[in-house]
Amino acid sequence: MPEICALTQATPFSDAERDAVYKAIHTRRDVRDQFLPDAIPDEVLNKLLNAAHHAPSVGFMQPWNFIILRAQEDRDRIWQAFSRANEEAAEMFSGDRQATYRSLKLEGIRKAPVNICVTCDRTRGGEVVLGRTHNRDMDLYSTVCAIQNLWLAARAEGIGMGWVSIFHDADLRTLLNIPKRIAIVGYLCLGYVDELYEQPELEVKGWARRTPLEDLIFEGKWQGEP
Ligand SMILES: Cc1cc2c(cc1C)N(C[C@H](O)[C@H](O)[C@H](O)COP(=O)(O)O)c1[nH]c(=O)[nH]c(=O)c1N2
Repeated sequence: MPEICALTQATPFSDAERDAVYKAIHTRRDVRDQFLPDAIPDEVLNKLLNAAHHAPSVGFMQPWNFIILRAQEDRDRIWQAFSRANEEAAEMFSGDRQATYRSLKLEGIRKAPVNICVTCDRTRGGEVVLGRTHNRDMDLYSTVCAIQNLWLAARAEGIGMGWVSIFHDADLRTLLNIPKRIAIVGYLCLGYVDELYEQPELEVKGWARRTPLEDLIFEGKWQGEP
């Protein structure tokens, strides 16, 4: 095997670089409605996909694919599938909660000029993948890491992203011709934005609140509800 490795200095980031990383993390938002119609240039989209492709993955499996949808009619068809599922979801809440749910905009499928379906090939790398032998879902978690990379890189480029999961899996599978061995992990809407909520929109609209971090940290063992 050729020797390609050389360790490099793990110098801490400069203050400005470090601030930029935390800025991306803390100002990233799930975007549903603020998309501008401007096209995302191919080289920028490629940078985002390359950021996703540099995510960690179990056994370096790189199980992801990215299905890009740009045509309005394709996105319209996906929106129909969302709309059916969203109506079912609304029915699962009652009273005021249902009214609030119905008032929320939960996708930007038609407004965002680019949609990306991120999939995970559960057979990539063969039967035995390092690190996945006892935990079969590690390939899915790896794909989620890729999505988060994409989300943060998008923020840095001034591109908003929204994750839409209100679908029947079978509907997306049929519309996008996705075979059974491929898992659908995320359906993403992307487009330039010039405004973002300062806090999660679901918090601003009274649906949910951020849990205090200290309530989520345990020392040494599980200390929550048994
Ligand atoms: C796996 C997954 C799936 C979804 C989401 C996120 C994730 C991680 N989110 C976005 C979610 O509501 C949002 O991240 C939280 O409300 C926190 O807000 P910010 O992302 O910080 O803006 C989301 N939002 C939405 O409007 N419709 C959706 O179907 C989904 N689905």
